Amino acid sequence: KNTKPSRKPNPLGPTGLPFVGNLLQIDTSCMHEYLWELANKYGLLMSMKLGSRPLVVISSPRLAVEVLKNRDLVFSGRPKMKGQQKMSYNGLDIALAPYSQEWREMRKICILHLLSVKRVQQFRPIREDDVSQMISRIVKDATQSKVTNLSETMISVTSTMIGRIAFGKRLDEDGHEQRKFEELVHEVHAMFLGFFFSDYFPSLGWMDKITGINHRLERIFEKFDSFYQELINEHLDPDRPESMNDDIIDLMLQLQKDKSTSFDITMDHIKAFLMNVFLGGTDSSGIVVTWAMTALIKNPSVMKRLQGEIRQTMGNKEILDEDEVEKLPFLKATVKETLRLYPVAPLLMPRETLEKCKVDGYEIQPTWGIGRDPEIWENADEFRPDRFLNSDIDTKGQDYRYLPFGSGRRGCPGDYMGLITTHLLLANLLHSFDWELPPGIHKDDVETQSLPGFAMNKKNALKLLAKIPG
Ligand code: HEM
Repeated sequence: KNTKPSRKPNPLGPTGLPFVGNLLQIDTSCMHEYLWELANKYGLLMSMKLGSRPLVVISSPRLAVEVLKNRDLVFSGRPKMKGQQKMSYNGLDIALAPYSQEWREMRKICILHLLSVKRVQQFRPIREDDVSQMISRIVKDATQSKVTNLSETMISVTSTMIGRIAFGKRLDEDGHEQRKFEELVHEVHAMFLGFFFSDYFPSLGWMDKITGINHRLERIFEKFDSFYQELINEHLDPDRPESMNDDIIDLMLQLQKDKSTSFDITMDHIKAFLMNVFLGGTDSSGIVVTWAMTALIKNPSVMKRLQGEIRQTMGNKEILDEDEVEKLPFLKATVKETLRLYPVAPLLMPRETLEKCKVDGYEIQPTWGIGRDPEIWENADEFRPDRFLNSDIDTKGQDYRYLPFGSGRRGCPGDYMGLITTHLLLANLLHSFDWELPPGIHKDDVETQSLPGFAMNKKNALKLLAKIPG
């Protein structure tokens, strides 16, 4: 919002063109790497302009402390983008909502009732059951010496879990629903990334009609809306068995009925929050596990050490449960190291200033650069989980060198659920199988490029051979 820094000159940044600013230069195929390269050239505080939107990118822990701790409140807004606004029912959700009393209450409900430690533990049997089914499917691949597509397996297992946790239904029963759900999530991402003139050139908003993107947005929104509505109707059906009354839709409907919040929870609030759960839940732990397996196959000695820890502690058990998994220090260090090198949301989520503020007067987003800065991390580009053993750096967002879940008022409320799911999946994959590259492929051929988007998905699917240990 602070377009006119009054005293200080703009921080350095790439020179833009009149009117469009840096918009045409930006490489959206891998935004975080692009910004990190620029930051190395222009400085850890760098300014840019996207059309009429000024933007400041920070890549240093010192400035992250300023923004996410000292001035957390001022930086608690989210920029309004057209696709995101529409899909979040004009910000009735948590992730994309503007900072407001209503957002505070929604977030409180989420932390106290929907994603609390107690609630996440209540869903534990679902996670353990789905992991066990995933292992059985990979056993089939292994016995037929068939390559396992781990990227797809992860999307499938996490969306099945989220389906059961959010709306009490196993989506994979006929494969069709599962695909429909994945397609919907994919379409929402496309809308979040889509280019709307109104986002960068408000006076040219009419162009969005001509390009057809407005129409596409409406169509996808309606598809999603009726998907949610169908699910909600099923939950309102008086003949629904009571044994099924404990998923997130049930909880939201109960809160709506109780009227214990200062505002009325509407169906739109419920639908908007479901969108956050789908996106947060399907596109997080699965991505971390895929990156962890990528890093491990490229670092066989680390994989061996981790398997050693898991197998030694767990013996011959078929499936490891969550209590057991949480006792494995090297596993946890491996997940932390994965999140350092391959953070799920390398740019966190953009923040918008709520008022003119004094931190140099700019909007700021922290970048993944912090996690790869050689001044902060020894051998920064190497995958070395050891660095997190006997270290007090945790994932809670209080150490500004390491922010995989963001920090402060808008930090991730799903961190506990995300981590517990990641640990469970990774430990079981490594406990049950030895992993090899398909014939003819060398570990250096496994690339680490990512797809464009909020979430850092691996670009090319990770395909490995699972072997049942003798
Ligand atoms: C490994 C798993 C996960 C990672 C790495 C992750 C990461 C993040 C990050 C970096 C942010 C932005 C924080 C900021 O702006 O400071 C965020 C926000 C958020 N995440 Fe997660 N997340 C994960 C899992 C989940 C899960 C499982 C859910 C829900 C089911 C979830 C729901 C949310 C929501 C609602 C927000 C927005 C918070 C707000 O704006 O107040 N996340 N997450």
